[in-house]
Amino acid sequence: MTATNAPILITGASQRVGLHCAERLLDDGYPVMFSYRSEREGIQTLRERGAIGLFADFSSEAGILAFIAQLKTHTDSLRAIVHNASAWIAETPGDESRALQDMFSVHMLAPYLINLHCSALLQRSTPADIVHISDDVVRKGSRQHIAYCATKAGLDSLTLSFAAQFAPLIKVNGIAPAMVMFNEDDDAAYRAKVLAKSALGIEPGPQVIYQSLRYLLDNPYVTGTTLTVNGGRHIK
Ligand SMILES: NC(=O)C1=CN([C@@H]2O[C@H](COP(=O)(O)OP(=O)(O)OC[C@H]3O[C@@H](n4cnc5c(N)ncnc54)[C@H](OP(=O)(O)O)[C@@H]3O)[C@@H](O)[C@H]2O)C=CC1
Ligand SMILES: Nc1nc2c(c(=O)[nH]1)N=C([C@H](O)[C@@H](O)CO)CN2
Repeated sequence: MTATNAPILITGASQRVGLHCAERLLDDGYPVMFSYRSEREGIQTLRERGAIGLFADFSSEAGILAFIAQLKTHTDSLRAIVHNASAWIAETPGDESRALQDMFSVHMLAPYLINLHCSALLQRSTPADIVHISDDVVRKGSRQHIAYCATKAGLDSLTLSFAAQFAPLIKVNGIAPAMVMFNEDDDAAYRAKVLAKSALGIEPGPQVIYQSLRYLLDNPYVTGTTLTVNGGRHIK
């Protein structure tokens, strides 16, 4: 039996891109469940609109499995899972292995375990989708964010493998942005440097990720694909 009105789960939705996409999904009439780690204003905003917020710390296997168990007490079906949660950590001397372990856990272990343990919930919905939010930087590598880039590359690999494994009941795709939103502490010189990397040279904001998400959710003939959303960095 196909679940009608099954919720969409989006991870890391307490701020920025995740919060924007969660709000837009609510605007468009989808029931939303979301994960958060830090207490932020966005959590209350989503809860006031009827979304269900679940605490999650994806930095350990135990934390991931605890989230999955909590999720299953709230729903027995899912329309989609959007793996948005992410840590953008540069290498710091003496802390390299911790950075790699943390980003492996949030960028790879969490999507891997959640997808495996929650595929049955997705199979109760038609259509059903998994979307991994990756990063255009995987295309070239990154001198300043080696571990971040490597773990996002691993996420792109999960897109291909799960797309093959879960077809035809569940579509599995990725979105690979380049800079869409600066961080508050990004100074003018950094912003100018980053904007100069793309052909279009703009800070587009999170809506371009929502537009990409809707394309993947709405298109019945796309799986195993990662959408590049990078302002034309690759042609610059
Ligand atoms: N912003 C940009 O320009 C770009 C973004 N991307 C990708 O797009 C997605 C959204 O980006 P953006 O909104 O900037 O992301 P953020 O840096 O705002 O991170 C999103 C959320 O991930 C959560 N998170 C981080 N680590 C963990 C963890 N260990 N366990 C659970 N949750 C965790 C945080 O939760 P909390 O705050 O509750 O602690 C955070 O709010 C990310 O996957 C990012 O890598 C790719 C390229 C460019
Ligand atoms: N989890 C995050 N990942 C990324 C972020 C971010 O703020 N959080 N920001 C970027 C930058 O915009 C980068 O694309 C600038 O070149 C990349 N990933």
